[in-house]
Amino acid sequence: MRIPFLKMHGLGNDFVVIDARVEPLAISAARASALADRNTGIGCDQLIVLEPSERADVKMRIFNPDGSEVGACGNATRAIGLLLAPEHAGHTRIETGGGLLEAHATNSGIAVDMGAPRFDWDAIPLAYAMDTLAMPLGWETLENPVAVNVGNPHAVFFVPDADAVDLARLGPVIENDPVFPERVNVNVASLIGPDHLRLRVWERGAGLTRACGTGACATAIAAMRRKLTGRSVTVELPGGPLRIDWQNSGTILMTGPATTSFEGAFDDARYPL
Ligand SMILES: N[C@H](CCC[C@H](N)C(=O)O)C(=O)O
Repeated sequence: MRIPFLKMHGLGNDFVVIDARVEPLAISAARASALADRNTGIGCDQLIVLEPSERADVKMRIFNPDGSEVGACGNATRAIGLLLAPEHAGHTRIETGGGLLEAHATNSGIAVDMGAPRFDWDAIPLAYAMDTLAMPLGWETLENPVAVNVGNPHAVFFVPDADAVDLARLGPVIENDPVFPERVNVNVASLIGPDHLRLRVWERGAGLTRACGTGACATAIAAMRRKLTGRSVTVELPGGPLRIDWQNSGTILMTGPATTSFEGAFDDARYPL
């Protein structure tokens, strides 16, 4: 059977989006991984499957290229906010594994309320109790990260020059360290100006990406907790900038672009469950 999809991206973090709200799609880790494969599949950083929701306008399921299903994807949330804006007068409620999010189409991009960050060691989660504002651990030159959960787990390292870090080598070592029972997204960030951060991310289950929306949220919150910035920052990723506001309500507002690249279709027989 031919399955239609949309290719979308947020600052170069790209997605295959399948709208399965009418025609349900059987999905598995193997099928997700095969679809995301850039050599033998369609190719993307995350596979996004839309399903009906009892609690929101849509349920968004998120799969990494390694097949893992995860609770949050900031850039994809903006993409779905763009896609469904016409159906919901620009304001879409999205159910994810990490919580209920709200996306608004604005004249400066798509704004998503990503919910409130969590800091307790067992909410990250970590393998044992420790200070999450500066974990007492190091991996070569990367030391004492901030740990924060924004619907998914992040470790944020502040370094003098984020571009000088060998993240392709250190990222997977940290991602898979047993201190992170659900693994972790690895962020290396530098302060490059007042309320202006440079960020590169090794994503759990995906590797280096051109942008990571939850990574930008986690890094901004970490910088605010460390008193490096105010509560409204610009996070400069390789793919471009995101604006992050830690609102008085306690929730995080992420604002940035989302783009539809092209439409396509695939034969589901090519992607066994
Ligand atoms: N790799 C992440 C999911 C995608 C996050 C990223 N693409 C974003 O925009 O937030 C994880 O396993 O938690």
